Amino acid sequence: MGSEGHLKLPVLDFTKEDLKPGTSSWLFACKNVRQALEDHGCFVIEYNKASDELQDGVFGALKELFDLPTETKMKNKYEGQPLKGYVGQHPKLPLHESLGIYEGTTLEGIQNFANQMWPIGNDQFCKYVHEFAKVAEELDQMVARMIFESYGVEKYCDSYIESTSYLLRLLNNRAPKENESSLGFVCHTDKSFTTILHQNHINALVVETKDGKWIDVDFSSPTAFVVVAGDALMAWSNDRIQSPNHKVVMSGKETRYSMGLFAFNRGILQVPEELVDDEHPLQYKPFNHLGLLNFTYVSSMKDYCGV
Ligand SMILES: O=C(O)CCC(=O)C(=O)O
Ligand SMILES: [Fe+2]
Repeated sequence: MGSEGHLKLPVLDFTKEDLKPGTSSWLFACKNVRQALEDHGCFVIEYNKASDELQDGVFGALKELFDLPTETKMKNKYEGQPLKGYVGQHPKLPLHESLGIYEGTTLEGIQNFANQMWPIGNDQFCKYVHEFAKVAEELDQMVARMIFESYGVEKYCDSYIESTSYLLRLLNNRAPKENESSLGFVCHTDKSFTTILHQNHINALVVETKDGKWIDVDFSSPTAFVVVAGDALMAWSNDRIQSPNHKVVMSGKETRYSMGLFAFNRGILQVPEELVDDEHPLQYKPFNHLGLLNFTYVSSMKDYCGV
């Protein structure tokens, strides 16, 4: 199942200073975001708000975290909640380890996590991870505004953003040893509304296009972020946008660190009435977004809340 080397995801440039609602570059970006999501469910954004110092700091913090003993990392649990904590030591996925931070864009959420990992916390870790998560959150909210605006439903955007919580996942995929499978993380779709990904310089993400071809995603530049449409955005958009299958396939000799910021709505999401017409009959009933995380026995959104 090799990828098609010549295919590339769209790359949108968000480095312009004047990217503010109402400007012509904003309107242009809205159009491009919608097009990229409808075509691929996924795209790359160039965004230069994370300084070199922040990049070094946050990837240094990730190394320090993953260097902790396994039993310490296993303390990362959210008892009674559908959110995933530590994932690792899986015989079928020996390259992969990840941890989750609930309310991962708030200093409090990050400090609670750090206090579980280090006996006296870790101010440096919290500083860098918080600063980075804020950059990713700002980017996610900008993308959400553009999505709502591009469908003419911006009036729903503020309440969507107000009731959004973020789950931050910190991921580590080591290089495969000889005779070991190169699969870092299995093929899946995200259950979020949107996911923002960032990585160190090691590419490994592969995304499936609507026609079944696999694209290697190059986001090795320090200013590159990836936006992935989740199942909730697919339902909200009444199937105009598909959440793409994706997986992590490792090569080379170096460890890959990546971060995923997953946007979850704390309330009920529903298809805006503006997105329902004769050509697009309603596909989904209103659904509890966080409830989707408990819904692991069947994987399809149609089974969860299809009309
Ligand atoms: O590490 C990556 O680039 C992707 C991770 C991912 O797909 C996920 O955590 O859902
Ligand atoms: Fe994913």
